[in-house]
Amino acid sequence: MITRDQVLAALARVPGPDGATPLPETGLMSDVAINGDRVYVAIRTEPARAAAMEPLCRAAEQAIAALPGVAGALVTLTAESTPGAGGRPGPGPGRGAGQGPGASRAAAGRNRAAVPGVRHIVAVASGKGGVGKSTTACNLALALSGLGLSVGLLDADIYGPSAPRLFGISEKPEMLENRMLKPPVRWGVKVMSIGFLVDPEAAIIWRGPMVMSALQQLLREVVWGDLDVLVVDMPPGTGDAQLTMAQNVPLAGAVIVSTPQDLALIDARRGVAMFDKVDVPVLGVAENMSTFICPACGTRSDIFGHGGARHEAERIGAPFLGEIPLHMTIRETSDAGRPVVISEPDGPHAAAYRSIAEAVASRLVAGAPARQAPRIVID
Ligand SMILES: Nc1ncnc2c1ncn2[C@@H]1O[C@H](COP(=O)(O)OP(=O)(O)OP(=O)(O)O)[C@@H](O)[C@H]1O
Repeated sequence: MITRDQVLAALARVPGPDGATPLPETGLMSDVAINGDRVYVAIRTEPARAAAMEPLCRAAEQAIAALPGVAGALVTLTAESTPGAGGRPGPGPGRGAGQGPGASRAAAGRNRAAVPGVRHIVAVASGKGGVGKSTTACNLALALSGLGLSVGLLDADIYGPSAPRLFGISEKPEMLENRMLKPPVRWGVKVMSIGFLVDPEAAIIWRGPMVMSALQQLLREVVWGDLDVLVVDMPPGTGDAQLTMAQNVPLAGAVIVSTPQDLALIDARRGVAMFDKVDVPVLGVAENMSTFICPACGTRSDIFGHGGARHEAERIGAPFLGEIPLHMTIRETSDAGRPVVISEPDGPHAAAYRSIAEAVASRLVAGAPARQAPRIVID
């Protein structure tokens, strides 16, 4: 098994940007992430020096790759913006509720560019955990694919990746010779998950740059090919990690998933506000676990209330995309790795997801152009 100390010892033979100080002593390195036989490291740099730092990254990769037992080494750059570097101002610490130092991190110039071949990137987000965001993202991706679009799903939920389970994928993605990852394809959808690459327990302690580095890799070092839509399953919540992602991924729009309870709706409102703040259009709000139809007697009950998300969407001026009932079939099919859109394509639940997919697709075509992520400068 590869150890962190082995990796650090190998990297100690790589001089830092000054040509002398060993890389681990420069203070520029993230911690070392090891997943089985793969090693990931991020190095911080100023955007202007990104190109000059590339040889250092390659040298670091070669040093790690030479260790016995290492099958793949990825060393990427993350960058912090320098005050007064130009560009349009973005949200920073102190400008909004609940934003900490991570919000002041901006990615290198290359990170903000559109992803070649990918027409629209759509975030599926929720103000809080457990509302069914991942289930919705997965069924939405499959329903979009069912509409004839070429679709990818990127599971960026670092704190609880679920695409491997939802799509029933256990194999790791193949790493090609050019260091690009080949995403597994299920039911026509290309799937990449942070869960394929890292242990979620390790990811929880990652600092902001590490998270962004991993996300940029998943966006840019994966052979997505030509996609009409890449659905990104975001981590739940509206904290630093989410804000940084919303800032640094060239999103065409966001779908907010909420349950109808008051508390969830308050959080959903925060989600809408977060995307507004970084100028990402909210394509709409979807209400999950909307009503419960008793499988035995057919009686309908509104366990969490009903229509709250529709009402809230109207109140905050966001489109309402539709509702998905609370139903055992949705949970069971998800747990079994055969989402309901695939396992019961003619049923009412698949129809609910399809209707949301149609609303999303029409909003993408109608008005949300593929967008470059904003340039963030913190003053
Ligand atoms: N409409 C639904 N009917 C029944 N069960 C559902 C429905 N939507 C989601 N679930 C179930 O609720 C649980 C949480 O769903 P999911 O993992 O999609 O939520 P999440 O918001 O992504 O959670 P997290 O914040 O932990 O990432 C899962 O067991 C899922 O199968």
